Amino acid sequence: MSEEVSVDLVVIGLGPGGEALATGAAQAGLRVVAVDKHLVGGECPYYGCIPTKMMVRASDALAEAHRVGELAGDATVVPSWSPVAHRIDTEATTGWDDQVAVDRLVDAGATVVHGVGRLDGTGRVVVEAPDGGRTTYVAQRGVVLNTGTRPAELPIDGLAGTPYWTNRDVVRLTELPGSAVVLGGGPIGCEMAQVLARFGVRVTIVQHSERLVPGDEPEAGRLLEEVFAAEGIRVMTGVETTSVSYADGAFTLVLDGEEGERLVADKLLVAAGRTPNLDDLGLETVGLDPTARTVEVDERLRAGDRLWAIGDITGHGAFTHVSMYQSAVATRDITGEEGPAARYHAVPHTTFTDPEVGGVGLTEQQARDAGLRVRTGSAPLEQSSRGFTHGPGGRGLVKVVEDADRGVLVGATAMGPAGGEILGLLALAVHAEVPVAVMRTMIYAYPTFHRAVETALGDLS
Ligand SMILES: Cc1cc2nc3c(=O)[nH]c(=O)nc-3n(C[C@H](O)[C@H](O)[C@H](O)COP(=O)(O)OP(=O)(O)OC[C@H]3O[C@@H](n4cnc5c(N)ncnc54)[C@H](O)[C@@H]3O)c2cc1C
Ligand SMILES: NC(=O)c1ccc[n+]([C@@H]2O[C@H](COP(=O)([O-])OP(=O)(O)OC[C@H]3O[C@@H](n4cnc5c(N)ncnc54)[C@H](O)[C@@H]3O)[C@@H](O)[C@H]2O)c1
Repeated sequence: MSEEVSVDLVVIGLGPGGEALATGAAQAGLRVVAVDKHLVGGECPYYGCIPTKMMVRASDALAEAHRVGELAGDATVVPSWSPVAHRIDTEATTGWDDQVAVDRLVDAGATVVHGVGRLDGTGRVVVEAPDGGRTTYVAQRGVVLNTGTRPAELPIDGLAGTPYWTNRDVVRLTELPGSAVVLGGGPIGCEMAQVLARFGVRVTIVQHSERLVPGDEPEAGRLLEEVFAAEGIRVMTGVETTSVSYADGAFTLVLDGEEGERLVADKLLVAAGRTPNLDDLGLETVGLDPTARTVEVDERLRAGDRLWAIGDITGHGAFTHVSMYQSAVATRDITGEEGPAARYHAVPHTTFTDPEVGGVGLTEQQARDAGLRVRTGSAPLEQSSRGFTHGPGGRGLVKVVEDADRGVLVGATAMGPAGGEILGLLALAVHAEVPVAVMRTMIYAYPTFHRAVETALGDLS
């Protein structure tokens, strides 16, 4: 028998959204128990966005220094990983310690419990502490799930027995290998491949589908592949990995069948998708399917009786900003505050390669699949006044996707040195459904990258 404690709200999993929700609910006066089996804050601050963007910042600095030769004389650059590892350890993760985050939550009035949380029927959560002790929380207001994802384990022959890296390992590196294979050409694979390559690692990306960043427009994936090739990254697309082995400090990958090419490298980073943390959550005790890839939620993030779910597990975009956005909507629902329901027609994202790949809303194909009458327009970034003066490192594109019947953008891509920043203007247009006719009357500052938006709008056909 475990001890039973009556509270108002239990939050299982403290990713960015769960942490914010627990904070807000506690500040609103609810008795909140915030549960995480690892670090308060989740994947983003310790193993995801923040440490990887510190790596990206450093590798971009190296690339920019290498452009001095073409633009401004000579610069001698000697890359060193130590400052990157030091920044991640001391500034980003405080040695992978969550005490500051725990203190913030406690100051807000929440009770923080480190342990594994599992549903045990409606409004009931059993938390198993690291020492095996169990406490049952009976939540009068309800339970919020924010358990996130973990790296997908690929069913490739031999892989499981090898010491391959995931994102959790790559952010902890203190020294770099001579060579690496990156399995997966999505956001994680592309960001990390370019970082490693710019620090001198010989990198091969093995991508299962036909393009890099396949969630984005095909033009973006193709341009990224060209840029990577020019930087010396070998990009293999449409490739099946048949088996993986590890011996004498080296990985061997057999590709496309036993007769296929063999790749040998010092390290292997597997970045080929994520598995939702839903399988060990007691979902079956509240009538939900623990084998599902997502928890279905309504526009208030309700997943059942006195149950809410937010973040990656809802399937509305595995991004920190989605987790935070949903957190605000769910917090209002829980505390009885009025406010707009969740909408996902303008979810933005940026992959922080150089050039950055920013996207919002629907791709052209998604818009066509949705049955819209679609018009598209695009412009190479080099055609913008800023792109022209920028010179080396200035490649990119803007593409806009219009619902021609309504005369509004339903999607857009902004790729370039500041693609994620250019995206801001396009995200607003998609979000607020600004008529294209109005966007065409706007004055675009000269000479900026975002003038390519005006060119792309002029190209709509
Ligand atoms: C390498 C990498 C780079 C990324 N870069 C970006 C980026 O640049 N921009 C961006 O927007 N997004 C990025 N993401 C995605 C981003 O990290 C996630 O979308 C974000 O963390 C939101 O996730 P979440 O709120 O669903 O939960 P998560 O952050 O995944 O946190 C879930 C928490 O739940 C806990 N948990 C799980 N099960 C239980 C249980 N049963 N009991 C108790 N606790 C449990 C876990 O320990 C974890 O702390 C990146 C991800 C990775 C891996
Ligand atoms: N900058 C950002 O916002 C950012 C950065 C990193 C991650 N993220 C988030 O984290 C999520 C997870 O990232 P991810 O890159 O791991 O996942 P992903 O699912 O987006 O991409 C994984 C890629 O691996 C490929 N793949 C699958 N199986 C493979 C195999 N056997 N061999 C080779 N390739 C294979 C897929 O084709 C896919 O393109 C992203 O979808 C994104 O939402 C965001």
